[in-house]
Amino acid sequence: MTLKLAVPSKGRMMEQCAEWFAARGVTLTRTGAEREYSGAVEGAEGVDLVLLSAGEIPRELAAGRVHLGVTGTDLVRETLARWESRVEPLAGLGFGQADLVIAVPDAWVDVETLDDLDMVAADFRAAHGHRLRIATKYHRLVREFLREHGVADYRLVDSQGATEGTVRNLTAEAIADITSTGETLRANHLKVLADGLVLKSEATLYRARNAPLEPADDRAMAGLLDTLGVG
Ligand SMILES: Nc1ncnc2c1ncn2[C@@H]1O[C@H](COP(=O)(O)OP(=O)(O)OP(=O)(O)O)[C@@H](O)[C@H]1O
Ligand SMILES: O=P(O)(O)OC[C@H]1O[C@H](OP(=O)(O)OP(=O)(O)O)[C@H](O)[C@@H]1O
Repeated sequence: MTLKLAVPSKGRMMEQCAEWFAARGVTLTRTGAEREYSGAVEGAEGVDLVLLSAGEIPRELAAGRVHLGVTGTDLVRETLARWESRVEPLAGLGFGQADLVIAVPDAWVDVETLDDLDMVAADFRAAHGHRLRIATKYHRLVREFLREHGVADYRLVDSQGATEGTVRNLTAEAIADITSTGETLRANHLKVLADGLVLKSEATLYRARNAPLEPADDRAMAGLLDTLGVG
């Protein structure tokens, strides 16, 4: 199998990723029609480009179907149990920086910390007969974080997009989502808990730990990492 490099095929990460490689003398180009997800690598020998959704890259790395991949730290840690045994972070790329946070309505003036949230959650259950709902797509990370911080009386509801809208739409009481400028939270009258930072995320170049390579591809890997100045 040729050395395969996976990069995001669309969205905010795609362009910045191409710029990061270009600044190091490696050109990533989409080949074929604009909507066709195939690509080429110039400036490094023996490397195939694979264009994938940022969310799918962790799984492809873990399965050994690609050898290198660029995606967010958040997506790797959410998607892969024991991620350290499956992928190795080689370099933070300095873009795609965002914080995964727990946020509650601005109107909850007495709720500033996780302890406050825990208390409100217990009262909420007593008053409403069901658990306080936290909307998120980051189930693994949020569960782990709340367990470590002793918050137990809640239920996660799945939200794959527009998560900040779930509180206004009355499908959740709180949320856990990515924020960067904070504008989306503010626009939806939500505030981050003082100790509600779950994870700081950044676009990162990962190497698959369990993707076998022929000697020639091993050389291609060494050449590419050398050109990029990482590894
Ligand atoms: N506002 C933001 N600023 C910077 N990075 C962000 C922001 N929102 C999300 N990200 C990061 O972008 C990466 C991809 O996010 P997401 O899973 O939402 O994919 P997407 O950009 O919608 O593309 P796709 O639908 O192809 O997966 C994640 O690692 C996430 O942390
Ligand atoms: O703090 P801000 O700068 O406002 O950015 C945060 C927003 O960016 C992401 O959403 P995205 O644009 O990817 O849309 P999504 O709701 O489909 O995830 C994230 O889910 C937040 O909603």
